Amino acid sequence: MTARGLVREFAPGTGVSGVDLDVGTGEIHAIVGLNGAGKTTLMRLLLGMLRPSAGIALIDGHDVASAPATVWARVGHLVDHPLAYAELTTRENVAVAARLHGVPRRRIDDAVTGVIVELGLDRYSDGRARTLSQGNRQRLGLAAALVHDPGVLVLDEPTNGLDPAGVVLLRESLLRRCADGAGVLVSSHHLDEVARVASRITVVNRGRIVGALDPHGVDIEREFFALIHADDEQYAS
Ligand SMILES: Nc1ncnc2c1ncn2[C@@H]1O[C@H](COP(=O)(O)OP(=O)(O)OP(=O)(O)O)[C@@H](O)[C@H]1O
Repeated sequence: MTARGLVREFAPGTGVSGVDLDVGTGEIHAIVGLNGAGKTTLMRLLLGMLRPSAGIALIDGHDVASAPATVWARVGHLVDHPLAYAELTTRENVAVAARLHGVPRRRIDDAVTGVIVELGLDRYSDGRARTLSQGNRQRLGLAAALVHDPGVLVLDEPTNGLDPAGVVLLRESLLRRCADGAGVLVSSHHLDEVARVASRITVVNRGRIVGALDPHGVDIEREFFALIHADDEQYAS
């Protein structure tokens, strides 16, 4: 997954203002930034949910504006609120996601069971989605994003609402999928959690990339704020 010169501004300093980014196979690339920095907008552009006013987003070398269905079948994403059919069960919701992503009919049952166990939803698999707690709804959204074993994953603040057990399950899942060759783009506000999983951490401020953090750095929070403050000062002057 690649971004070159992506621009989509809503007002000066808001949105995305010229971003180059790569997510390679087998890597977890995290983007971090303050509220309103442009992370979600960037992910929407990368997924073709939003049109750039300049630049290009590519998945497997295809412009996302015209990528064929075979490319989208390899993509899993959770951006914004997890969507679920309220009256369907957890299991039925994940099965719908599997079907929409082109999982062959004979493999759907196993794929659904696998990802439900992977995200610790087994106790809730026959309950209707509308009865799930916020955190379990998030787990369901993640299960729907993962059920087809995507080679490219885009997850916007995936730990939102998750309890510590859910955070660990997600971390293990992402690391395992990454080891199997998936490329993952993830945004987060939790610098410590990001440092545990990411191979690369990119800092975004006012819609632009302002630096990178070393996941093994000793004081990642201090480094983060140093980058943000330096950029803010430059902007003010
Ligand atoms: N559709 C829109 N219309 C106008 N402004 C928008 C729109 N979408 C995003 N913005 C603005 O663009 C900026 C970036 O928003 P975005 O949601 O990408 O930030 P974010 O980094 O994901 O923030 P958070 O951490 O709070 O989720 C914000 O100032 C936001 O208000």
